Amino acid sequence: MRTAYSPDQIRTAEAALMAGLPAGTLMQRAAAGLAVVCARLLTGAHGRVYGSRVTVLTGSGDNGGDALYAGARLARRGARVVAVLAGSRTHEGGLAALLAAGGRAVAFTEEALGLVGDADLVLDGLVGIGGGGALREPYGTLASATADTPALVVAVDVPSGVDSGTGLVAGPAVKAHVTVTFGAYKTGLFVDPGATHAGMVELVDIGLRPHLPGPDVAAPADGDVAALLPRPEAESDKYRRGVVGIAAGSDTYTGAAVLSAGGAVRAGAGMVRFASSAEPVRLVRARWPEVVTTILDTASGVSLDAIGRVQAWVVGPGMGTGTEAHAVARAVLSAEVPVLVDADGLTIVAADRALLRRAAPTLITPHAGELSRLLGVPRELIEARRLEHVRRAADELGVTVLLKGSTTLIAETGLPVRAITTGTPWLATGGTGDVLSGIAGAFLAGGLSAYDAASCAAHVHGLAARVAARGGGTGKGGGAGGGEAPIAALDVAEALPAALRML
Ligand SMILES: NC(=O)C1=CN([C@@H]2O[C@H](COP(=O)(O)OP(=O)(O)OC[C@H]3O[C@@H](n4cnc5c(N)ncnc54)[C@H](OP(=O)(O)O)[C@@H]3O)[C@@H](O)[C@H]2O)[C@@H](O)CC1
Ligand SMILES: [K+]
Repeated sequence: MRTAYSPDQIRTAEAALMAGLPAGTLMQRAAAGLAVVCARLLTGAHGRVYGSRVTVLTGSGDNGGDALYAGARLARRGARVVAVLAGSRTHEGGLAALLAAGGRAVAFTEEALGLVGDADLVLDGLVGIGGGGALREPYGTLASATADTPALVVAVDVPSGVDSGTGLVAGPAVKAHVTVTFGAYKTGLFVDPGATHAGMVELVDIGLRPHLPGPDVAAPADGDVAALLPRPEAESDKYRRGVVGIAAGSDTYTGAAVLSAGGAVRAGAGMVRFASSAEPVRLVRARWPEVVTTILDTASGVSLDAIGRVQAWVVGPGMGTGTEAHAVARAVLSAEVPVLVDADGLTIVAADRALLRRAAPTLITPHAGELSRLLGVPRELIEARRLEHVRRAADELGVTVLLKGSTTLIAETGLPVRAITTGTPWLATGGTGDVLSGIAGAFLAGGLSAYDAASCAAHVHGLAARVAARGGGTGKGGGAGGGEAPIAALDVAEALPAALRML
């Protein structure tokens, strides 16, 4: 599990580590690791470090110090290094080291701005974990210039303009190809929009690990998900593997039902029971003959008794929001098993929050718009401050929350937020959320906690989307889409077995 920490947690751990070390040791460790990564990138892009042009954007704090010392190391290997001094002051030791190594330093001017465009590599040492709020000038102008340069952009610790504690971007911000972060990942590197600005993140060990507390955010890797996933054993039968019930679809919206059922079937549910009105039932049977279906008679009140036992329920996709749908949601949420609420189910509980007050675990899977209705907060605010709002929803509603997005976040009170980064932009297409609900439902029925079921489902869903976008192969090679092509939601369900085999 990759783990990330808030700036306060990092500072506390750094203070404990520094107490036993000579002054400046950590900065030297950081700069050495940073220079190694830059040298590797320059060698990869141009065949050598010697003669390459490096521009160091230098702020007033220790972030600038790291960048200057790394610049000095590159200058000693023959790189032509120029520091643009943008802060009200400059790290003295770092500047002296750069000059002693043959590097140059210039004050910020329009002309100096040209150095961003003329470099092979730009090192962003404007602000690190000491930054706060939108970048002031001239940092903002320099950060914006990194978007237009043909150079490799390497952010030092965090991309300047990204809030290291939240991933929030409140103004201009550096868009890095690579971020080299020190001691531990920072929360803002895992959460969008910060995660997107960070590019590839490389961690340099400076000895912080023994001093770190429990993480703020965690990002599971394939191996973590593989270890969590329920696997059938020799004596497993369909009931022990978990029966998931799905209440989805309506005569108006039938596709969501087929997609949710498909997600559950392909994610390995022991059995899928599906309950809805006649038309979705007919279509689910036609597409997934292994699903056991029940036509719900809502005229005389909804009862789930005829459906048979399930270990978890999924309720909501495509079911509408009328009185009958409300009655179905109420019946499902009164069952004493874990329930996943998605899509129309979320609209229903937003209007009747009391439905979420129950003893068994509840997992909700909103996108920003649906969470906006649940919390009464504008959608744009949720998108800008995703971490804050996913936590708030978990606390306020007392449920496990999976907030969909380019990085999906999963929150449960008292646990680190999980960040899932396996997705692809092609996943942003209609119906993929319905598939996700079925996958998570299958994992809930298989015995995972809501927190683990959500994490594993989002991870596997992202992997399956990648497999589907690459036509089932590894997708090596170029093309405008980087080897990936558009996908339909059913492709994601069909790619689940291949994705599960990759774990
Ligand atoms: N501690 C350690 O052991 C280690 C720390 N390490 C490194 O130190 C970094 C933290 O260094 P730090 O604390 O000096 O803060 P830092 O990020 O350089 O920025 C502070 C200055 O930025 C400015 N500023 C702030 N907001 C701004 C804005 N919106 N717009 C414009 N300017 C703004 C403000 O300056 P002022 O306004 O005073 O000019 C403030 O004083 C950390 O990220 C890592 O790289 C490594 O060497 C490993 C060991
Ligand atoms: K930086």
